[in-house]
Amino acid sequence: MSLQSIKYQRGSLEILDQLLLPVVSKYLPVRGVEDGWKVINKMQVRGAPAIAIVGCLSLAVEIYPEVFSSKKSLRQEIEGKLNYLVSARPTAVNMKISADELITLANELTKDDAITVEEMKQRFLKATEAMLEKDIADNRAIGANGAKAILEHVAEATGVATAGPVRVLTHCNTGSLATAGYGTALGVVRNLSELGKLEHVYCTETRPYNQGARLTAYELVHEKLPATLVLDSMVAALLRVKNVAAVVVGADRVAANGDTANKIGTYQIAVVAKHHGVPFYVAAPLTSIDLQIPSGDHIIIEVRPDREMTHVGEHRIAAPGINCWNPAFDVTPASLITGIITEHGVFKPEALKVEITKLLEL
Ligand SMILES: CSC[C@H]1O[C@H](OP(=O)(O)O)[C@H](O)[C@@H]1O
Repeated sequence: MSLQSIKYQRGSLEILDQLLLPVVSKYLPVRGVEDGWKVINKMQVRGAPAIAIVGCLSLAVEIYPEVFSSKKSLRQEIEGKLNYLVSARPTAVNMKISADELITLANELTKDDAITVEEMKQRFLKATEAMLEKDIADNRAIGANGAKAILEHVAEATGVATAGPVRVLTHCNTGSLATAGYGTALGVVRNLSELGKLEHVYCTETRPYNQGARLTAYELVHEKLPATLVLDSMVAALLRVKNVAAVVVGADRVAANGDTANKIGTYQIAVVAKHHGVPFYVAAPLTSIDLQIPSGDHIIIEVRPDREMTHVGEHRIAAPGINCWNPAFDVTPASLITGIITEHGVFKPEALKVEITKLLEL
């Protein structure tokens, strides 16, 4: 069993093929940008942060052995290949944000006459490699901030000084298999467990790719956390009878007003949580927050192949000829979100733009 979605050393990149989990644990080599685009588009690696990291590292392993005649040619290679990688999957913003940051770095280094072309390449390699450790650090901070916010919310709601162990629900996979490690929403679950405050975690199956049944359950069993798998259709019944204290999910793109695109099914969980008075949290690093778009109406929702719905592997489970609608994500309006958990703190959706802008200006 391995929970390491990405294996990297300078000149070499491998990803855990998540289409084969949980039955087979197999690493695939990613030799360059074409491989990177394919493993992201096929969802052999998935998860907003992991997509950005694998995309950028696929360029790092491609250019590592290359000798560039000029900084201009290196900059053109970086810009063209990163923008190509952004096209692999349209909804998560992380790849776009990382690409823009690295292109800005390449432009700055190109203009700096004190930097040679080889030094520019080394600086680029170091910047992509730094994404791995930063993601894990961000996730640990998200985990701590989120666990604290949930426990404080529960304590206030129940009129006690300190909340006891809680039950939480999560959707899709937001753990080590969606990131460089530890996870975002699942990082909150891990931190609650580390605090001795996790009574139980419920994870949804998350049809049709089954990130919950195949990946989140895999992580939770691997770490022996008290967990139960539920069907996507069970969430209303679960919140009615199982005393779930909070819902915490990930994000692929959070708009400036707090509207959040996340795995299909998230929106209806948020509606059900509202009905039952259960707080609904989104866990997202700053690399998933897109202040360039005002609301969720501007988020492109990826529609994936019908076969992901009609088959499980090679086995057909839907009638031949039936039409399908397979959006990979939906948008949860900010009005249904209690708080957005980031590595810098937990923000009300209505305060997000101001708070994140202040952080980015620091
Ligand atoms: C760390 S959040 C990951 C985010 O990405 C997942 O989508 P996919 O499996 O299609 O990449 C899901 O929306 C998660 O919340």
